[in-house]
Amino acid sequence: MTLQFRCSGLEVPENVRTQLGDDDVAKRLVAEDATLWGPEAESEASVRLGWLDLPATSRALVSGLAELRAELAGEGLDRVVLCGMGGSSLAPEVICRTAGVPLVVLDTTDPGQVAGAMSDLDRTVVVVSSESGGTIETESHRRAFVAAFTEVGLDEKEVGRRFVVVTDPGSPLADTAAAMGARAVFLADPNVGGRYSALSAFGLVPAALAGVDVGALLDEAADLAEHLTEPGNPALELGVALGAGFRTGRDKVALGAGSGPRTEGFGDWAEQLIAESTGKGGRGLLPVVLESVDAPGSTAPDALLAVVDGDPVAGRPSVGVTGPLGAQFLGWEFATAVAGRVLGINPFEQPNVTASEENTARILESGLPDERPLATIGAVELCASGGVLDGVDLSASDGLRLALDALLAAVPPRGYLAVMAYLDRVADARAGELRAAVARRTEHAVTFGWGPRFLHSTGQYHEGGPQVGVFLQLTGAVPEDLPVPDRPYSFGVLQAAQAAGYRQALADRQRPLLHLHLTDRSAGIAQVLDTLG
Ligand SMILES: O=P(O)(O)OC[C@H]1O[C@](O)(CO)[C@@H](O)[C@@H]1O
Repeated sequence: MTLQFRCSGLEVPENVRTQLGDDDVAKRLVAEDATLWGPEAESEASVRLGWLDLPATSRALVSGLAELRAELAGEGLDRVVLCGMGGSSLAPEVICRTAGVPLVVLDTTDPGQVAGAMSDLDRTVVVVSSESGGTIETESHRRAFVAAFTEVGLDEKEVGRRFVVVTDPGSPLADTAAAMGARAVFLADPNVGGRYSALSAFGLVPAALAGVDVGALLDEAADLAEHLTEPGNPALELGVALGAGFRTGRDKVALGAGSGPRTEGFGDWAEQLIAESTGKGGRGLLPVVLESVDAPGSTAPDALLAVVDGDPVAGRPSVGVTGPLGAQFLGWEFATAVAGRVLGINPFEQPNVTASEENTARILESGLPDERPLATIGAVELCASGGVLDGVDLSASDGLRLALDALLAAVPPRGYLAVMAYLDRVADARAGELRAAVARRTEHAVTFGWGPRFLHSTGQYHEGGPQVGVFLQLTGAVPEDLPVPDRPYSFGVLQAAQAAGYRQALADRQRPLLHLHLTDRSAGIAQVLDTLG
């Protein structure tokens, strides 16, 4: 079998097996039994289990994609930019990184990062991927690329030929694609939700156009699919382990890459799958993407360590999942659906993601809030809500350290701290070091996400999961803004409105938040890292 699962030091309570019908769940899931998650989930589950068929049904895409890639290459279009959020870009990014194939992924509203993706237009084809066809980030990217191609002298027809669209049938994006004369439109299976779409057109189209052998990926998944009804199969056992972790107080899943290494960046994909699927109704599994298997946070008492492409760590409650990427995708999807049954949630809905989106829309309508910083220290302006800085002397010479200490002190037992950086993940990449720097200072779980990308990943967990999170938000000065064509806002304003909308959503739930605005990005990041020591 292509996927291997090993477990160490984790006790599986008897009632977890009983709840899964002594493994009967595997057969029922393969048979796409929509009643597995209870009566309330049934109607949604009945239109969300198509991912189980993808290793076979997606096969029909492979030859056409190879032809399309050859056609593009014949016209000198060999640079692929993918515009898409969450499930519409995370899988292709992992697929391409694992295969060592270049793909530019645009899942941000940061003006600098968006502008950076608009280089080499003479050899660029843009894949616009959105299941709903209504995601504001993706539509803004599409508009910006239409304007950029037009500006370099392409006529309307030539501009359309630079776009490939992946969307659900009947979405507004399907209409737009037709109207703009997109070179190709792939209508995906609507019975597959975003985070389960790795092996659908959403995962395969950008990866194949960038040069990955996606047929091999489907073979790897198909090989596992044959075994999914077997008792003790690796995907089932991974689901049992995730459920057992939850039941035994390990409701954080610390994801680290083993020494395999057969996949690259898999944790970011699994993060969305686990967080958005399970974080609801006041419970959930919080994925914590680690920099390495022994990074700070890997030994947390409330975490199950999950080693991707490696063995579990002896003496620690941990699992190891090894196998090729196609099998990893299907295996983790299966496991998450199984764990959803143990948790008693509907793994196919994302009921809370709209709150901050609505706030963003309101702010775009009414204008950005006029927030005065409580203090400015070096390149960092400090704001807070949820009582974080009450009684903290920000005029002290070490005011920033005191503020960060106060935030760390606000994490409740079994809680977590989420770092959310609304910055450029290319130019401000150093901000990614903040997770480990914060995690070294606390025994609690610390996550890191780029905004607004995390809104389509851990955002659901933050809002719908247990209310034990505290939040560190970073925003940065925008030296050069970029308009969103035919919209009354720019990328910079959209990014600021998204950050403000999220602050509002957290304040509405009285969650502690420290907001650091960096007046100079690189100096500010360095200052915060220095302060954390
Ligand atoms: O593919 P779409 O509809 O643009 O959505 C992107 C992402 O946004 C969400 O719908 C909500 O965060 C995700 O589930 C999804 O992967």
